[in-house]
Amino acid sequence: MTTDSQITIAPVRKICCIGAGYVGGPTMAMIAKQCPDIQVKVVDINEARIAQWNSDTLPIYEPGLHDVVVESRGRNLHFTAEVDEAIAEADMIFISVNTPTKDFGVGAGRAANLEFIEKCARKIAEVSSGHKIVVEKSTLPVRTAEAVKAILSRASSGATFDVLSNPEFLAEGTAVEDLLAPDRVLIGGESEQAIQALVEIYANWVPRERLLTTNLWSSELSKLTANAFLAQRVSSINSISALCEATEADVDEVAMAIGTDSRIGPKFLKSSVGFGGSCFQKDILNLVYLCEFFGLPEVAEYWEQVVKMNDYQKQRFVHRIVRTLFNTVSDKKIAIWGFAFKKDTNDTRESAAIYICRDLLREKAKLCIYDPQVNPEQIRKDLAAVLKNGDSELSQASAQLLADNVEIVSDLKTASKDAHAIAVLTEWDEFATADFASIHDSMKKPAFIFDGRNVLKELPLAELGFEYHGIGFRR
Ligand SMILES: NC(=O)c1ccc[n+]([C@@H]2O[C@H](COP(=O)([O-])OP(=O)(O)OC[C@H]3O[C@@H](n4cnc5c(N)ncnc54)[C@H](O)[C@@H]3O)[C@@H](O)[C@H]2O)c1
Ligand SMILES: O=c1ccn([C@@H]2O[C@H](COP(=O)(O)OP(=O)(O)O[C@H]3O[C@H](CO)[C@@H](O)[C@H](O)[C@H]3O)[C@@H](O)[C@H]2O)c(=O)[nH]1
Repeated sequence: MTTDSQITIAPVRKICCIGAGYVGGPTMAMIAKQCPDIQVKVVDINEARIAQWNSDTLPIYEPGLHDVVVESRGRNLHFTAEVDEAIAEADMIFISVNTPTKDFGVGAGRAANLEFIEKCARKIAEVSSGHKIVVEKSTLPVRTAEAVKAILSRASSGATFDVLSNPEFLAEGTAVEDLLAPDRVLIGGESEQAIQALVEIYANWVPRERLLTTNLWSSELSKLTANAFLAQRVSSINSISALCEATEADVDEVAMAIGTDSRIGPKFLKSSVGFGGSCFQKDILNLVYLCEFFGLPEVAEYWEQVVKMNDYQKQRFVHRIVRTLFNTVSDKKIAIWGFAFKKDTNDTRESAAIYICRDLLREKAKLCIYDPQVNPEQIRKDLAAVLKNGDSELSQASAQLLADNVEIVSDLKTASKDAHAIAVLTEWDEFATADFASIHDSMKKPAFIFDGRNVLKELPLAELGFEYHGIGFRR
């Protein structure tokens, strides 16, 4: 590793980002847009994904992203599978690869799988020369930089490195807005020069007071902590939603009432069918694992409760559907409105919909699924994976269930025709403006709606004949 006195770091001219995913693609497109003098190459071992980034149909759906990519692509933004070359010529290398929960061996089900991070560090060590700044963009357990530094410091070419932590806080569905005007950008490091090199890049569009610098470990740990606090708010309000249903309080009113307290604040208090997404559960479980690793079982247990409450919220929703539909959904058609983990994304990772559909299928319901952005193949893949339940193969019975009881359609009307109930699992805007009169006419009676997002709450659905159930209130 370097110290400030050993090397003078020149302004960054060439960036390489390893990992062209939900984070690598949008963050690099924003840097390229805001810094036309810097050449940015985004690389990935997944050639199909790179081809999509170079096409008109980007691999991820994110409002506003297409324009940002097209503005710089071919000018100073390039997507390529030539990984070694892009690393070798860069002054600064972002590592933005996936860090999923480990599903094997020590720490299975909790620890982060750092295999891809380590492979990146080894690749960088192998092909680099001169001096490079390596930036951890992926979300990592605190002290990962120690391992990254250890690998880099043994580069046989004699190359030298500074390692920074620069976690990403964008949320899917609002990635472009979040990148354009972040609440803060966090940079952790040891070398002041290296930190300043990255500060100067962000300073092209982010006000200086929002560029926070810390030590490496605080930066790594702040990312896990931010997600744990955000998810904790959702689990907290969801726990209160159960109490609201038992007491005739209304969770949205409670959220509004507590959210006006400036110490609590109004955001992330929307009760729902449960949080999903690739980050919250993974990062909390990782925090739980770290606490256990560092001998802090009480702290581990405290955070694990956030995930348990989220599981409970999903189960509660299914139980309510089954109970309300006269204790059986067997052979009944249920229209599933929305499969993505939130609106304005095509991402289904850890979506509550996956688990709710699984549990309804286990009750032998017939599901007809509609989502405006999620690819039908992805839905089938997710359901097959969850029905495997950890086994390597899908059992014949599960394969049959999937074939016989799951239909995926391209509009709300078809999804709802002849259905006994509608379950709203994603808060897509278009759902609130559906033609409920004709949807009601086409459904079996009584026609039920279970609104897992409370997005239809204000509509006069009872007047149309629906029996409407939301989260955290009773009518
Ligand atoms: N998705 C989000 O909204 C979000 C937000 C903030 C932080 N994060 C964190 O950012 C990281 C990346 O998340 P993501 O959602 O972009 O993941 P992703 O799965 O969408 O993308 C990761 C990409 O890295 C590629 N990759 C893996 N190993 C590679 C290697 N050795 N060389 C080249 N490419 C390789 C994969 O092929 C994949 O395309 C994770 O640590 C995640 O926790 C994600
Ligand atoms: O009041 C709320 C807010 C969110 N959610 C749900 O929580 C999940 C996560 O939502 P959100 O946080 O908006 O999206 P993500 O893209 O998962 O973003 C989170 O995870 C990212 C990855 O680490 C971080 O970068 C972001 O800061 C953090 O918000 C989704 O299922 C939402 O529907 C609720 O149920 N109620």
